[in-house]
Amino acid sequence: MNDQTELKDVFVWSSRFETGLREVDLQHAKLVQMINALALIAVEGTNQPKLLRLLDELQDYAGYHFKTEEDLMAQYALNTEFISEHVHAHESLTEQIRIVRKLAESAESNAGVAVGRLLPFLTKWLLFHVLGTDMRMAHEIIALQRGEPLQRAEEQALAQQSESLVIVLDALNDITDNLTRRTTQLQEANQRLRISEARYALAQRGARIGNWDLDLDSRDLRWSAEVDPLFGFRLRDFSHPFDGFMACVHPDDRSDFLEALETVRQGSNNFARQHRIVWADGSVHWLAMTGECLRGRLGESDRIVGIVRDVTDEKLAREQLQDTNAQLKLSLASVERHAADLTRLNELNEGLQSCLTTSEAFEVVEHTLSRLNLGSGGALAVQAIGADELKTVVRWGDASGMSAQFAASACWGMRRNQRHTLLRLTDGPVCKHFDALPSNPYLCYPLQVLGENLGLLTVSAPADVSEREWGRITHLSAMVAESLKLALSNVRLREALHEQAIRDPLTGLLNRRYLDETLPREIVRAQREHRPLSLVMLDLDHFKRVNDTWGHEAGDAVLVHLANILKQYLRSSDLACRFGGEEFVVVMLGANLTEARERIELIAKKMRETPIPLPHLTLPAVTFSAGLVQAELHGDSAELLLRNVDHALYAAKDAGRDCIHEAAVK
Ligand SMILES: Nc1nc2c(ncn2[C@@H]2O[C@H](COP(=O)(O)OP(=O)(O)OP(=O)(O)O)[C@@H](O)[C@H]2O)c(=O)[nH]1
Repeated sequence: MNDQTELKDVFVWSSRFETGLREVDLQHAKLVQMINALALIAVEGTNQPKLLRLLDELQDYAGYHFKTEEDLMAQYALNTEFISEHVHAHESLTEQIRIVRKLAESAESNAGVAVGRLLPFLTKWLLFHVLGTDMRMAHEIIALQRGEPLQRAEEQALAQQSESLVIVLDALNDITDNLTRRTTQLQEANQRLRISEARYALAQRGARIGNWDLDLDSRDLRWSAEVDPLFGFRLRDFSHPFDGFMACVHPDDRSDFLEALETVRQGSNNFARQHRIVWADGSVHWLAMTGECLRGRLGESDRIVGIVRDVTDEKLAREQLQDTNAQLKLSLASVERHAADLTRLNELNEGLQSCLTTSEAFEVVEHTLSRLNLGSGGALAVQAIGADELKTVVRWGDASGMSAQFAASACWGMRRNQRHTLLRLTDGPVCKHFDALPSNPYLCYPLQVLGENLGLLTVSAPADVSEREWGRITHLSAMVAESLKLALSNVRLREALHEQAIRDPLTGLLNRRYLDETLPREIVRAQREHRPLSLVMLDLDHFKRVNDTWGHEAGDAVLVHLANILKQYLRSSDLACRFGGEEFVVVMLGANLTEARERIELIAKKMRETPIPLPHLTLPAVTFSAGLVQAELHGDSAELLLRNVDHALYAAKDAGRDCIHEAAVK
């Protein structure tokens, strides 16, 4: 059951109120409806337009209702004194309605006073005029209608007056009961409302929330008491709350706030803004104001009704979260970069481990370091065993300033055998292995293993490199340098072992094992490329006599002497091997028999004409005999060619030595 229904029950129309004159009774019922409507306005709170409409209706009602009654009284020619009193009563109500209407329209604030004045008047009217005077009038008219004479009709009406009094008293009782019940309900409702409001206020204070209500036309701004702690002072005390509030808004946020209000004025339904306010003590706090626009009707202005909330802590927490996120992102990026660096470093290590020669290692270094994001550029220089100078063998990025060749002493790092880093060029002495004085930060890592200089790693960085990035470059360069040291010394060792395995230690020429491995491959290649390949076998003449006459060491010196002449007179593509004892085999790639003979004759001539100097004596020149074959002409396998060239050599020996004999073509 809602409040409105309860109020209608205050003045309940009863059939006992009926006079018996149908038209009059219908109009009285209408009056009860209007009194109930007035009571509703009194309880709901003053609504001036609604009240004025009701008063107009009441005025209108008085006009036609009083006319109905006065016409009836005249029609049945009732006592003139009674008619006169009745009409006077009607006039007093009409006057009362007029006065109250004037009061109600004078000011909105007077509407409540007007209702307070009219409602008791109408209640009394209902009880004493409608149920008293009108009832007597009706009884008299009905008696006249039955044909009673006027005197008798008046007496009967008066006799029934006591009955009307009972009805009035009953109605009064009903009204009192209804009002008491209604009052109790209202008190209970008020109590509940107070508790609920107290809880709401408590909840708002706890949640640091308040209400606001802004009239968009007049800028009349109202706050709930709970907003005070949010602003640091009582906003409601400002004589102009809106101006006072705007003065608290942080100067940088004011135009934004006003713009948002304007958007709502233009038609947007929702308002949501976060802005700063400055407390009286100068501290800055964040508020979130949200609201909904209530569009005014019947001349009322638009309003925003909403909630204001202190979000300073949330804002701070969010900012801290954003900071943490940003730091996390940075750390993550640095970790990812570090992981990428390690992957490349791993690639470098794996690549270097599988290199057989230094030139292969240089290729791997160039390929990997250019992708390692190691500074803006750099270079690797190596120092060959026994060499005084370093040669730059790999460059990446911007390494144009690095000298192609320089002495180890040009580098301060190599001199001290420790890393030399210059973040600022004024931090220490600048190395001299640059073609032009460097202008950017750089660092040098000497590559030294067991006291042996292998080379130098140099890395440059952009001029504006950060200390953090410089730290990363230095750290990464140290790891790269360690890898390079290990790889270079391994490759060198492997190359040395390989050399030992394929070279004759006395003469430095290739050995027979190498020839056995290489010759079949070269024969096949020569066949595929349709190029000639000649094979010469040389054997020193009467070498036993040299040994026997001057000793074994002298014999060795003769062997070295021949090897040196071979190295000197043969092309770098030719393979000179010590085949065994005092026998040598030369493979001439791309040479036919004629070319091979010419070359061997030159060597034979040189041998024939050159005595051999020893520390204490000079040996007379020694000659050799040689056999000569060409692949395909004298065989297409290494085995056959070697057999045929051996025969040719023996033929040369048989022919008297110091000569070259070609094998016969079969
Ligand atoms: N000093 C020295 N002598 C060697 C070496 N290898 C083999 N000889 C000697 O070379 C000599 C080869 O002698 P022979 O095969 O008889 O032939 P030759 O004396 O050169 O006579 P012809 O070949 O017939 O001209 C032997 O005395 C071997 O000891 C070596 O590495 N150093």
